Amino acid sequence: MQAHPHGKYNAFPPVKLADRRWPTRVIERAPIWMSTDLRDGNQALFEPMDGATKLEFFEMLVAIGVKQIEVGFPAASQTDFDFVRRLIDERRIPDDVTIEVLVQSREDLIARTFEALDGVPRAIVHLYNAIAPSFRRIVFNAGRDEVKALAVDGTRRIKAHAARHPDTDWTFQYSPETFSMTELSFAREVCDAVAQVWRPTREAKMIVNLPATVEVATPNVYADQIEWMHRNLAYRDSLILSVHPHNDRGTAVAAAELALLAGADRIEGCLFGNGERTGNVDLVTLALNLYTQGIDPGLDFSDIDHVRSVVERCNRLPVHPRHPYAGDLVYTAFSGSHQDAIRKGLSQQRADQPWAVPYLPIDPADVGRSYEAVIRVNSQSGKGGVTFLLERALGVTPPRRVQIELGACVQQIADTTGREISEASVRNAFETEFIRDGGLACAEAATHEVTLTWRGQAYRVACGQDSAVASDDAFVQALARATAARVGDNVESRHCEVSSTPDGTAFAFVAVKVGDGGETFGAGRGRSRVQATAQAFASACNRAFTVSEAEDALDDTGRTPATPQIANARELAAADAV
Ligand SMILES: CC(=O)SCCNC(=O)CCNC(=O)[C@H](O)C(C)(C)COP(=O)(O)OP(=O)(O)OC[C@H]1O[C@@H](n2cnc3c(N)ncnc32)[C@H](O)[C@@H]1OP(=O)(O)O
Ligand SMILES: CC(C)C(=O)C(=O)O
Ligand SMILES: [Mg+2]
Repeated sequence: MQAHPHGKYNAFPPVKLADRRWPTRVIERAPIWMSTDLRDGNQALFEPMDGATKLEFFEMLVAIGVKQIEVGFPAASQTDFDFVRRLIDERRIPDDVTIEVLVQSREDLIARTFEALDGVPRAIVHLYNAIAPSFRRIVFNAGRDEVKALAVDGTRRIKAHAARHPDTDWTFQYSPETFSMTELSFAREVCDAVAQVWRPTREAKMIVNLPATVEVATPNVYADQIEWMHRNLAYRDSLILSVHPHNDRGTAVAAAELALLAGADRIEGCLFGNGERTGNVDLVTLALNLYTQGIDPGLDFSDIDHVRSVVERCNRLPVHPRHPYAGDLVYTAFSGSHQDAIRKGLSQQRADQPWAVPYLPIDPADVGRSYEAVIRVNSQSGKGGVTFLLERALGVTPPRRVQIELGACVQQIADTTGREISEASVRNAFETEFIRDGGLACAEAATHEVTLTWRGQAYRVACGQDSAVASDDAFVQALARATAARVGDNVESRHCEVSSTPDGTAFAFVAVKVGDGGETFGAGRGRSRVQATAQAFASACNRAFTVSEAEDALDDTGRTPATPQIANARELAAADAV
């Protein structure tokens, strides 16, 4: 193996453009979008689409608002020829949509292309030929003049064919293929020569499309190339300047965005970045990037999962789970501090305020995603994420101390199982840990009185008005006094909060201090505040008793052994882990 393989490659030279203007510009409007999914995307598939699949894709593109669609290379394949005929014969092209077809500079192919387009109300005929030095040498074995002549000749032929079909509104597009690898002065020379033949006007513009057929430099270099062409092309007022970035360096989106700053009016690409090699620029990412800047992209991705499913089915290629805006996992946070921030952000977000939820550049609802998958819990998660799932499962927000304890308990389960923890598992862990049976039980709760049992022996505690919030604390203090007398130890009430869940169930959290132990929380629920509070009190006491028993049984390592409840919660979570 060569010691330094990078020595095989030459750096791409920068463009001499001292007064470049694109770096200080901002994008203010959406470009003209052209989808080449049915041509450049299709030619890059294991199995190119058949007519029915192309039609499904075409109709989806129309539905999301794409107005220019390259539907194929009709002179190259019968499938593409038939598809173009079908669109025309079955009048499937909406009035505001223009189809586009690709062709080489060869008379037989051009004639066949016009045969395919016969009767179309409007169309873009797209001529291309490679012009870069290596292609001139390797592919065409020709000099500059011959390569320019190929472009000019093809333009003349297309112009002549178009003149024979005056009922069609023709637009001509020329692509100097391999533009971004070509000397700028030669690229301009070829484009100017082509325009000189076509003679575009402000009213009937011609499209000059400048492809990064292979991405060979950083996006700023492409932007310089586009700005140079924008400032130097003849007929600029009568041209639509288009770009066609491929993604060989993984920077096609950046290249396209900088190209817009540099003067481009139009972008050609594919949905989710399908296309030759590493793909064409991804139109979905570009459009939704605009959206995050407060610019209407003019494309409708409000049901992005539907669009994705059509594209995946037609291309027979999956979209990556971390694909910007569309992947399964892109609105999902596993890690603790992200979850904490998202949970706080979602609860503070107001419908009439600008979107400002941390870690979520767009509202998932805008692309048809729900909040269900936003927070998912595994061993990287913290209390914020666990609380989010619990809030969703039970409709209550536990006190901070409970959040911390439950977070640690779930963390232990996730570490032990090594798996993702489902919402049901979080709920199980919470209920197992905080709604605790034991020596103390709430046997009955009536409006004015509850019956508790301590190791089977019943005793009664009076309570005030069932719904009086002010009485909750007093009630827990009464429970504590009566229970202290039964268990023969000091029992103090330290905290009580009662709320109700969306289905009207009362839910209580109570903290107690038993003997010399610390504060211990318990939870309870019931049809009434009294029942929920009494159960929470019993849970808190039972947990406190368990802790003091466990402390008595400290092992040699000095660690508190896992309670049976935590062990049980782990088992439940393991069985339920997804
Ligand atoms: C960057 C891009 O995506 S460009 C679009 C590429 N898309 C496709 O190629 C998909 C469809 N293409 C095809 O089906 C075929 O290539 C066809 C039907 C167009 C042509 O097929 P063939 O005649 O068998 O030629 P082949 O595919 O080998 O093409 C190479 C020939 O085309 C010539 N050629 C390449 N580009 C062009 C062009 N723009 N104009 C004229 N001739 C060209 C080459 O010089 C070569 O000529 P040679 O045989 O004299 O050396
Ligand atoms: C035909 C041209 C525009 C092309 O696909 C490319 O250069 O990548
Ligand atoms: Mg291409």
